[in-house]
Amino acid sequence: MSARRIDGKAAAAEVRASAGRAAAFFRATTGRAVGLATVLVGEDPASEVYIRSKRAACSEAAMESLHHALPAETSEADLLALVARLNADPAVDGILVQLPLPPHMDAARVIDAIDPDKDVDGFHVVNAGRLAVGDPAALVPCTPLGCLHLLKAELGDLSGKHAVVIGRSNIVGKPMAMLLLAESCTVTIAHSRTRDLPALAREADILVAAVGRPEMVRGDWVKPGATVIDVGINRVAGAEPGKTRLVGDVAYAEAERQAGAITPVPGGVGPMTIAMLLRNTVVAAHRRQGLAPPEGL
Ligand SMILES: NC(=O)C1=CN([C@@H]2O[C@H](COP(=O)(O)OP(=O)(O)OC[C@H]3O[C@@H](n4cnc5c(N)ncnc54)[C@H](OP(=O)(O)O)[C@@H]3O)[C@@H](O)[C@H]2O)C=CC1
Ligand SMILES: Nc1nc(=O)c2c([nH]1)NC[C@@H]1CN(c3ccc(C(=O)N[C@@H](CCC(=O)O)C(=O)O)cc3)C=[N+]21
Repeated sequence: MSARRIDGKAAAAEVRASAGRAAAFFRATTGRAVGLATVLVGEDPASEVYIRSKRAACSEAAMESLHHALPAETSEADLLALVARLNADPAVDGILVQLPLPPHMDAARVIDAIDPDKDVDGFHVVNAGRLAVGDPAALVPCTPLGCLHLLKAELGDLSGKHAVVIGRSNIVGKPMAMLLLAESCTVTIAHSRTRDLPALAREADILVAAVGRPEMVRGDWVKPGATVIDVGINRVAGAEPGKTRLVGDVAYAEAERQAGAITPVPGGVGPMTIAMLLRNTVVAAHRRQGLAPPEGL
């Protein structure tokens, strides 16, 4: 048996297109474009690649992206002052401060300075709280939101399924668990102290790996027929010297022999993250303007 390969690229293109239609509606209704402010501190090459993809997706969806590139030695006070200006700027609907920040900055303090209603990453404690209590005003972190979209497209109703989420970070594992709980899954959150993780993983109907360890999840961790979502983005040495390649947290070739469906890396969760950023930005724009986000967005 070989698993169905879940095409995150194709699903992301659909989400981007519907966000683009909603952005066009927004412009026609309000006379201004949806605006996303991106902030990058320093010159991390991976971060530059991500920011470039996010901005390209914005312009494809006819949204305005306003980029702020700050030198690595920028003080936290200067970054907080920029965030305050963006909070106050009516042309800015969404604010994304690319992580990681340089070590002399406190990421939590910076994120919590962002207006929660412009926090399109969904990282602010207010949005984490809204998600936890089921408040529809929550802006939900893009990566777990993208995973949920893929799961619903694949499985339909998720209620009663046992979901095992490996990883408990505030940006992926925890919000993923909250979303699955809200869909009435029975959720188990695993982490570095979990005992006998392979046996636990084998209990999962839905297995989400968000660990950051290349190919940690082996084929025999996967229950036959399970749906596997691989969030991991790990750059490892490639076959040729000096070349690198991208692998997930799941050993794909092994796992696809067991799974019912599985996301690849690249081409799985990554593209969905960017698509959901556009969706969150359009939703934030509509809410700030007192408009209902369009049906089916
Ligand atoms: N596709 C996308 O768009 C995105 C992908 N990512 C990728 O997802 C992965 C996870 O990211 P993130 O959540 O930020 O990572 P973190 O490093 O913040 O969290 C990793 C989690 O994995 C757990 N963990 C680490 N080692 C093990 C182990 N041996 N067994 C079980 N659990 C373990 C940690 O446990 P503990 O808490 O006990 O330390 C922690 O909870 C990374 O590969 C990252 O690159 C991230 C964001 C977006
Ligand atoms: N404030 C903030 N918000 C983020 O959402 C955020 C962040 N900081 N810091 C870094 C992580 C990582 N992240 C990814 C986005 C897209 C892909 C993606 O599109 N990946 C492609 C491949 C890209 C490649 O080839 O390198 C894929 O999986 O197919 C991956 C990872 C967002 N992050």
